[in-house]
Amino acid sequence: MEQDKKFKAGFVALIGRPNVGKSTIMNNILGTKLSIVSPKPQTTRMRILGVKHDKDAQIIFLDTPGVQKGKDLLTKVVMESAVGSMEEADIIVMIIEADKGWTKEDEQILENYIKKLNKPTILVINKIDKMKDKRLLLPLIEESTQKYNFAEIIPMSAIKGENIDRFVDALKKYLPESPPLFPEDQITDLPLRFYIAEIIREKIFHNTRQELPYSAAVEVESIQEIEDKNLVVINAVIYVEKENHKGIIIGRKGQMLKKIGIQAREEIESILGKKVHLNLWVKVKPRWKEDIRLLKLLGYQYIS
Ligand SMILES: Nc1nc2c(ncn2[C@@H]2O[C@H](COP(=O)(O)OP(=O)(O)OP(=O)(O)O)[C@@H](O)[C@H]2O)c(=O)[nH]1
Repeated sequence: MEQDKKFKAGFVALIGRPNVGKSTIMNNILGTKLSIVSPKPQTTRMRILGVKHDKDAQIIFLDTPGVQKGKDLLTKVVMESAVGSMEEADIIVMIIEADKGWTKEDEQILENYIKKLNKPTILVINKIDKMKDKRLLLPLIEESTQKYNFAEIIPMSAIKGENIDRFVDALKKYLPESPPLFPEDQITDLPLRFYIAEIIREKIFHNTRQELPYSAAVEVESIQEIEDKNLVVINAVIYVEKENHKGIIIGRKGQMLKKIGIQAREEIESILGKKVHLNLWVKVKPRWKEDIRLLKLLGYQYIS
């Protein structure tokens, strides 16, 4: 009995193809919106750390980006951070989609990363709500047991919250015994500047869906608190690669930028609990993804 009471704490890396639901799972567990959830793939560009505090355990999530192809510097940095997260982790969680089954890319992730790491790995079969024929789930689980010696296989619907508790229990089972590693009030180690930039970037994605794929970056230049007015003034720059992208973000008579600004401001206000003035500028910076200095400024910290 004594053993059951020992506190556990450690790191968990989520890995999977883009769009399998990593952010949704993490947000569901943490109950706080930390990384971007969007219907487009590859929106989680950087490692985002979230901490789940429980009575008996502290689970620290390393939200690795989807495994992606691409030759530019940004993609390289993203991949390095994904691998870095996995090496730091005590437990690896691989996620696949129930309705798609094992894809070629999933197989590659298993072969190229998971098998090499040789750490306790939990397989999550997410989006079971999307399965038309539920009878296919058992064969899929069976197929998965043949592929690798997964510590556990957990079918899940992150969007409906199904089996999330079972998943958390499984994580606790494989975490090492350790005192808490983070103070209790800490949910993320992301600096506020970075968090605000993520909110703005999410609003850009949601509003420009078709026209603008992944070519916008946001840098928060300053956050100034005006104490006596209970106000925070934030200045941020949106970088795009092409002149016509700038036009899309600004929109007719500035309507699009206004909409993005209002949505972002409202969300930032609800997080800070203060009134916010958000000033947004759009700048064209061709090939920003290749610019090391700018990438560093934007918080991509794994650049050497
Ligand atoms: N039907 C269904 N949709 C889901 C489920 N989990 C996630 N989704 C949706 O799948 C899409 C991708 O989810 P994300 O959580 O952003 O996926 P991700 O793996 O973090 O994606 P990247 O950031 O691109 O790596 C979103 O539209 C989610 O709403 C689920 O259990 N069921």
